[in-house]
Amino acid sequence: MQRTLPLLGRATRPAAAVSLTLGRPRRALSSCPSLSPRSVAHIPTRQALRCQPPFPRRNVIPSRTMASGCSSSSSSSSSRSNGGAGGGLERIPSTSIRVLRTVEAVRRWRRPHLLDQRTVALVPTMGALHEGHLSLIRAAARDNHHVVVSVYVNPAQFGVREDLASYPVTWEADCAALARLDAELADDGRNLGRVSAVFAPATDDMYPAGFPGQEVDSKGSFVTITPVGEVLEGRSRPTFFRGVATVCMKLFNIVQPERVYFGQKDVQQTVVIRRLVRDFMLPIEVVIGPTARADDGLALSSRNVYLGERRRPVATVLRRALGAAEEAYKAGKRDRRDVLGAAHRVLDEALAAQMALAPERRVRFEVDYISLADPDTMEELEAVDPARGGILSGAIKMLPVEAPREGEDLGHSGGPAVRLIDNIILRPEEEQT
Ligand SMILES: Nc1ncnc2c1ncn2[C@@H]1O[C@H](COP(=O)(O)OP(=O)(O)OP(=O)(O)O)[C@@H](O)[C@H]1O
Ligand SMILES: CC(C)(CO)[C@@H](O)C(=O)[O-]
Ligand code: BAL
Repeated sequence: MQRTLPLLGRATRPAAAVSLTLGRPRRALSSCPSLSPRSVAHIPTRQALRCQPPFPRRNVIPSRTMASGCSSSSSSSSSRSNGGAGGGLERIPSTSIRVLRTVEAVRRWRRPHLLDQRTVALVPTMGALHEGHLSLIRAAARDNHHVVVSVYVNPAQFGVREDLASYPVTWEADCAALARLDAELADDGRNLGRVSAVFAPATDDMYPAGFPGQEVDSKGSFVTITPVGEVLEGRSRPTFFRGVATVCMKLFNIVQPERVYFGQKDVQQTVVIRRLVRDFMLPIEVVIGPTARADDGLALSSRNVYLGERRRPVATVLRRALGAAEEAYKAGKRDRRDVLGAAHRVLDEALAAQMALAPERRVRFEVDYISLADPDTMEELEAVDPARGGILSGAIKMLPVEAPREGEDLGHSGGPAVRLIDNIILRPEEEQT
């Protein structure tokens, strides 16, 4: 695997704190030395990635995947005992992939690999697996003896008004996808390892003190990474990075991986995770994989299933807008106004074109932010220094369709408002040669 630094530059601001609080999370500030180049790696794109078919409604098992051999032995009541303290070993049927349900089960699985010096990689996910997740697992298998995929919809990172209740859960399809991928990995002699285990915990195990608070001032044991976790996504979703950093700290402590794999699609999350690893001295290498896209450029995302047939083609507008900003940069523009102006023009024109249509045909969206930020701090830039590069990112909210047509596919859960994110990294000049 080619290893380059996707995000260069020095951290300039105080960063992280763990807060074990009985009140608001405390923010202890610590100094912030520059990142070690060895702490981050980047996966080159290896293949064209195709869009996956939409996933079904929550907890509905598609007949296509039921037929593929994923048995219901993985339903939680029967398998908690299997993967837990005693009992037999639960596996994804027809594979050697262990299904681990408890912290204790992971610890037992992990212990011999510490002794035999086999490397373990972790790919954290919230399930509803798509080709973006699979590309991270492929990269992990290439360089590690064992790959653990975690599948856990973490309540702590959802705000109280967000979509925890409707988030797509497709366990059977996920098992089938992992089984297919594992067979593919077994046939490819270039891999060091395969998918060894899926960690699918219950919230009782992940949060022993009880269901985690979702309010900004909730009490509890949280990891906060500030100020980087407070801007952009953190501004729109004030408890999001607290939840992500907290669950990732738990997952890292449970699995004790040598390497962890995250996708560039969630670019601010990668910056937060790098800070977490650096500031808490975790002996872990963070590897970032490129964003997997559908043929029309839309970043694959589990939440795309909410879009439905009318909004899906329009959703590419964010990618096109960021692409226009990148073109402006490549054409020599450096100032924020010139670079981001190109993106705003695309968004404005696309919205105007939609608003000219009849309500039963049009799609409305709101721009949450379009950002040009420093690669290390995610703070807004007035101009890009080509020696450091920058991150173009954005978030848009696709509003529910107006005047649904008879029989129209509105998307998962009736097609609520969907927040989409995307980004493009403007790499430092030295990396482009
Ligand atoms: N298109 C993608 N390309 C590469 N990695 C991705 C892509 N989508 C998600 N990932 C990565 O997969 C990991 C798990 O992400 P997650 O399970 O939240 O999926 P998601 O598609 O990002 O879901 P959501 O729609 O909730 O944002 C994260 O590291 C994320 O960045
Ligand atoms: C990293 C993660 C699995 C933590 O829940 C989640 O934020 C995600 O899927 O990107
Ligand atoms: N992929 C990030 C998870 C989230 O948006 O909740």
